[in-house]
Parts: sequence; structure tokens; C-alpha cells
Amino acid sequence: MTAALSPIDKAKYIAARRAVEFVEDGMRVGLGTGSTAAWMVRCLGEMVREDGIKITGVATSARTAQLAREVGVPVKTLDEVRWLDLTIDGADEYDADLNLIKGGGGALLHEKIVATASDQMVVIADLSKQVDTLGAFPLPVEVIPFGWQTTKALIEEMLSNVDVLGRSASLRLNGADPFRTDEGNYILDLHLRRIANPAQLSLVLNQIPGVVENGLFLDICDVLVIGNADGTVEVRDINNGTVEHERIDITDRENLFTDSAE
Ligand SMILES: O=C(CO)[C@H](O)[C@H](O)COP(=O)(O)O
Repeated sequence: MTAALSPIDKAKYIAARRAVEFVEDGMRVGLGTGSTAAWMVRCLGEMVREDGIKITGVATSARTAQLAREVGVPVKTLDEVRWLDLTIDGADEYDADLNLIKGGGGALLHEKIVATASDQMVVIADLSKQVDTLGAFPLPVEVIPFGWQTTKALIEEMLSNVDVLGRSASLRLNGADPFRTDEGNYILDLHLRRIANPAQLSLVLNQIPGVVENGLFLDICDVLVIGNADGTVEVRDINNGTVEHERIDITDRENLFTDSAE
């Protein structure tokens, strides 16, 4: 018996299936990190293997690079490619202006560098990530290990001067040890609950010595693709101001959507 995908995984798959329609032959594509982005990488792998399209992927994490190679998507470094046509990535939160919180998977630094080096950023998500005001999801901040407790104290002190509801920071752990990013850095998760002025917060965070980057992605996302478990999808384009509703044909992937006897 092969179990069908959970509703949330179906929604992620639907968003990924729609987002890869933005990819054209010959493109250089930034490959995001996370469970939604993993579906996108698998879909791209099918396009390479079955449709013969030629693309170059630039991965935002070691685990995405490994998956891309496994499914047949050629991977190069950003330094080899320099600039990208498109990046497709997931998000932890998005608001009505398509501003984001990212970094739940710990890849925010490479994700922000890659997205910024792209003509277009397409974000894939489901409705559970939609918020009126950013901040319910703890804001990840990448810091260097040296003096991280001093950096944490400086961040918490700074938070008393900005308009947020919560003011604590916690070191992200991997078991009993600090979680390490692909750059060997630590992540502090800021429990803010509500960020009234994300642009101001992003600026002041990045001025604190020891902070490498924060997970606020502001004015970077161009298109948001929201997948739903019933196969429908919403495509919001912030530059054109358009919102389109579509249905994805998944008849070729029925096995993902219904239990099947084996
Ligand atoms: O920012 C990220 C990784 O650093 C991810 O895009 C974000 O955490 C969403 O992940 P998922 O698709 O698994 O919900």
C-alpha cells in the first residue's frame, strides 16, 4: 500500500508544479531549501529527464544540491553562474505585500544571496503561511559563533527600542548542540509575535556586530504561488498586480493523491 500525500504535502506539491512552469529551456535557476522547495527540485528533475530541458541550478544549501544531483538537475556554484534568471523557494510566512520570513530550515543566508542575484523570485507556499503582519513565526537571525551570547544580548537590547510584541531570542539547537548553518554559523530565533516595521528591524539587526543576515525578505519576492490540497492554485504577481486562480492537472500523478494497493 502506498499512502497518499498528506493535505499539506499535496498543497506544497501543487505550488511546486505550478511554479516550475516559469522555468524555460536554458535558464539558470536558484533552487530553494525546505520541504516545498524539495518538491520543486523533483519537478525540475522530471522536466530535465523526461522533457529534455536544459537548465543550470544553483542550490541554496548542501541538502538541496544533493537532491538536485539525485534527480538529474545539473548544479553549479553561484560564482560559476554569477547571475540567475529565476529563483524558486519556499517561505515560513508571507504578508499581503509578499514580504517574507525565511530561514526555518536554516538556509536564509544563501537563500537571500541567491534570490537577490536573480531577475525574478517565485515563492511557493500554502495558505497556512499567510499572515496579516509578519512575526508569528520566530525570525531567524544568522550570527557568527564568536561571542554569540554578547550578540544575543545586543539584539535583545535593540528589540526594546523597536515596535515588536516579543523580545526574546533563543539559540537554535540540533539535539544538544547548536544548529550550524552551511557556513558554520549559529541561528538565533527571535520571538517577536508582531513586527510593525520590518524594514527598520532588518536594518538595525544587520548593523549589530556578529549578525551575518536576518530572515526578513523584503521587496524580493515577485510572484507568490499558493497551492491548495484540492489541486487549485493562486498566482499573485506583485509587479503586475494580478491574482490568478487555476487548477493543476495532476492526472499523471494520481498515485501521489490516492492510496494505491501494491
Ligand atoms: O526558508 C526556508 C529554509 O531556510 C524554507 O523555505 C522555509 O523554512 C519553508 O520551509 P518548508 O517549505 O519546509 O515549509
